[in-house]
Amino acid sequence: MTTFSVKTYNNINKIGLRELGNAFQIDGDHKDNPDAYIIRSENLHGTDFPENLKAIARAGAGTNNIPIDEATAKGIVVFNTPGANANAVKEAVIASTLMSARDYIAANEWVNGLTGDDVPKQVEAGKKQFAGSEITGKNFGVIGLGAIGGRIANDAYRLGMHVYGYDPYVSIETAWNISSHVRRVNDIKDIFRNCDYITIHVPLTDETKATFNREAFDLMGKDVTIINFARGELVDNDALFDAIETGVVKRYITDFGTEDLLNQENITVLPHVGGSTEEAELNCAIMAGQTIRRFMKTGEIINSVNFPNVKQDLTSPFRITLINSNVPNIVARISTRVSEAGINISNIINRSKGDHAYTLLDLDESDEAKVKALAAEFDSSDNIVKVRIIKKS
Ligand SMILES: NC(=O)c1ccc[n+]([C@@H]2O[C@H](COP(=O)([O-])OP(=O)(O)OC[C@H]3O[C@@H](n4cnc5c(N)ncnc54)[C@H](O)[C@@H]3O)[C@@H](O)[C@H]2O)c1
Ligand SMILES: O=C(O)CC[C@@H](O)C(=O)O
Repeated sequence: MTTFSVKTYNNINKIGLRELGNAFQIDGDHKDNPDAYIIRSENLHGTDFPENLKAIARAGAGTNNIPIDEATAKGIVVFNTPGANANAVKEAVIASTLMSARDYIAANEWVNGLTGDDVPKQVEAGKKQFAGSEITGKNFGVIGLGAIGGRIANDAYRLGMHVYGYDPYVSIETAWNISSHVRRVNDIKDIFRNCDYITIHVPLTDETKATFNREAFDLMGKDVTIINFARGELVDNDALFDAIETGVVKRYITDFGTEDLLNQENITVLPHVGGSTEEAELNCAIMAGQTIRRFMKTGEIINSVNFPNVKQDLTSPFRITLINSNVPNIVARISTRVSEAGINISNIINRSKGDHAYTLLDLDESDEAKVKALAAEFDSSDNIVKVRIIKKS
């Protein structure tokens, strides 16, 4: 029994996709006009949304590859999978911190270049160039204390570092999980002024773009390591090159390569693999699959970035879901229409986020034709962007 269709992009873990269950056809006949997308880093900017598309699940955290405003205006609900790959990125950042302190990549390259019977002797003679430093006791700054940054701050403290955290928007839930030993600062400049290592874990937005700019580097001391597993555009590369030149930045480690960053002595570029572990890819696919299944089968929204969370058990024969503009009296107008259609409402929930709102309208009505007629009326109404009928299974 196939009821819904999903198109996937970027190798979504197949085991995770089983969460969709057998009501979903994956990449099948309807893949050019599916109900939902499950994607990773596919860039959807500049692409057209198919007519039938109702949901996009980003198997991962960052949604800057999705034109959110356009999706919202079309009533397409965009989800992500909060925290599902956070441990993978945390481990990548801890490894990067240690690699910057000890420069093992260069050390390994140097040893591999040695030849002759006296390699052990050459090693002992030349190893002093790779004497590193220890991270214990150093100042470590974390910008963005969400799923990834919060975990990193805690572990850096456990490794003996003095940890500073900056996040003016941290959620209460996340804040509860952050060690009281992490020193929260209210001004990002305190991170730039005080830290030997700075890692950033914020979404890419107009506000966060080029967080590392000339002013930021001017506040730093010497030999600072910058770690960026969030998004490339958070760093102004020209300002970074000058900061490397003047000894302010000792090393820049990033997961986001652009041509100007490649093959530079003080820069380590990785191929966007911070979240690429077996475990994280499975976690993300499972969460994305569960989210899409729930939304398509019940209309409930959990973990959306453009619509509010809305949960309500479906106990009536039919539910109509409405995506509507967030205008005054909309609930009253919806209720009036339902009563004019001679139908009783068994439950109604309406939640708004910004300019849009989402309504679950549960109907005490078993006559499908009547429900369809009501839905068609909503569909042709001003201020209603998307209408779906869900039949209780
Ligand atoms: N390299 C990878 O493979 C990889 C994997 C996962 C996530 N990421 C990137 O990392 C980002 C963070 O992921 P997450 O799972 O921690 O997300 P998250 O939503 O849990 O945390 C983001 C945190 O940033 C904070 N924040 C927002 N604006 C800020 C600002 N101006 N200054 C300081 N803090 C601010 C938020 O309050 C939140 O606590 C993602 O948006 C994504 O771009 C990359
Ligand atoms: O899906 C990926 O490959 C990377 C994911 C990462 O950038 C994220 O934002 O979660």
